[in-house]
Amino acid sequence: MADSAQVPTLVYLVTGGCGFLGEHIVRMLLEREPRLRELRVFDLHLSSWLEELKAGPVQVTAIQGDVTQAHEVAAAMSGSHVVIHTAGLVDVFGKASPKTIHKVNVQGTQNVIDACVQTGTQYLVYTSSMEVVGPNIKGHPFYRGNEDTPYEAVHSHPYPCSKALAEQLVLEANGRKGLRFGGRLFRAVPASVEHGRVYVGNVAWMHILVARELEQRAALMGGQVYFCYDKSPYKSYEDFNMEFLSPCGLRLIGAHPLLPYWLLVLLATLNALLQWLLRPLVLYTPLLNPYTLAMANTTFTVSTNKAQRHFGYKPLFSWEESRTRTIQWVQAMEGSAR
Ligand SMILES: NC(=O)C1=CN([C@@H]2O[C@H](COP(=O)(O)OP(=O)(O)OC[C@H]3O[C@@H](n4cnc5c(N)ncnc54)[C@H](O)[C@@H]3O)[C@@H](O)[C@H]2O)C=CC1
Ligand SMILES: C[C@@H](CO)CCC[C@@H](C)[C@H]1CC[C@H]2[C@@H]3[C@H](O)CC4=CC(=O)CC[C@]4(C)[C@H]3CC[C@]12C
Repeated sequence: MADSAQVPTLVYLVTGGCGFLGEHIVRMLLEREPRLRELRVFDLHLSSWLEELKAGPVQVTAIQGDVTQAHEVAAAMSGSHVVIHTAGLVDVFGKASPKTIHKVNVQGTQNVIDACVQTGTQYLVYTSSMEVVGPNIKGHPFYRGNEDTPYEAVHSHPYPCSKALAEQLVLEANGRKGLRFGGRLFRAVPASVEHGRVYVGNVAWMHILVARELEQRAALMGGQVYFCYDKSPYKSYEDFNMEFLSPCGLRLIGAHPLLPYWLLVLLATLNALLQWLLRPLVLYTPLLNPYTLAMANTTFTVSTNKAQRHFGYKPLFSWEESRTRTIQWVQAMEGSAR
């Protein structure tokens, strides 16, 4: 059994992947990162040499995009585990305006950071520059210094200013969570209890397709029941929720339920009793009641393609897109709850 360090499970995104440094990173990842499942190469200008890389075992996805466009960055980031952000304007010759340099190097980096937070990509590697340190505008030498050597970094040129600002954004974003939950949830349901979940966008899409095809295929579809499904992973109710809550800073404590099932049944029953006793005064509606506990603890998953066979249904949103959109929705809900 290959250890996890060797199993290709990771998705990397390299911005500026067609640049001088980016190409070296792309080629080296393919040669030296055994955990790589997919390598996304994001660049304003895609190079033809990318095509030769697609013949290998790792999925190489070329994405033409602009880091100054937040939605393009988020779309490329969706489902990535690691992003290496090298895209930038290297210009100390006045080819580009200070505004353009700032837009690409600073706003582009902010867009990458925001996309990480939105999509739950936890690891960002940023290519900074020695110019962030110096030489400063006073011409002070920096002789064989290190990261801790004191030096007055004072810049006026657009490029070093942009790299210094971008680096500061990245450093400040370290440890940032989508939400300020930062809380802990305690497992109550065994991880082995699979529960079927489907992204709401795919549920909506199936409804649209059924309504559209019903008239033409009434003989086949009339009176039929169709399970709704997509590529959402089979997980316990709580583990599935963590796909969206982990990127928002929540942690699920315990590999196994922390309380014995009989105690959960007792607590659920007490909740039901309390609800009954309090009903004349207040509506008490706890998450945990006998019904919800039973549902959460009963494996219920489907595997079917009847909807595809009968009316050509295919999920509109991939798992990665569904997950990203749900994380964004959770974050928006948290923002409106403040
Ligand atoms: N070349 C050098 O000596 C040094 C470079 N760096 C940094 O390394 C990184 C990469 O630099 P190089 O590979 O040398 O430059 P490069 O110009 O060869 O590569 C930059 C890549 O970014 C892409 N890019 C530019 N604007 C973009 C945008 N708006 N959206 C998406 N992609 C965009 C370009 O198409 C190019 O492929 C930059 O962040 C630079 O600041 C740091 C220190 C030294
Ligand atoms: C015991 C708790 C410890 O974390 C977990 C409680 C989870 C419950 C609130 C949910 C477990 C199963 C859910 C239901 C299931 O997904 C099927 C459903 C289908 C529907 O048509 C409506 C929603 C629901 C009943 C759903 C509701 C929430 C759960 C009971």
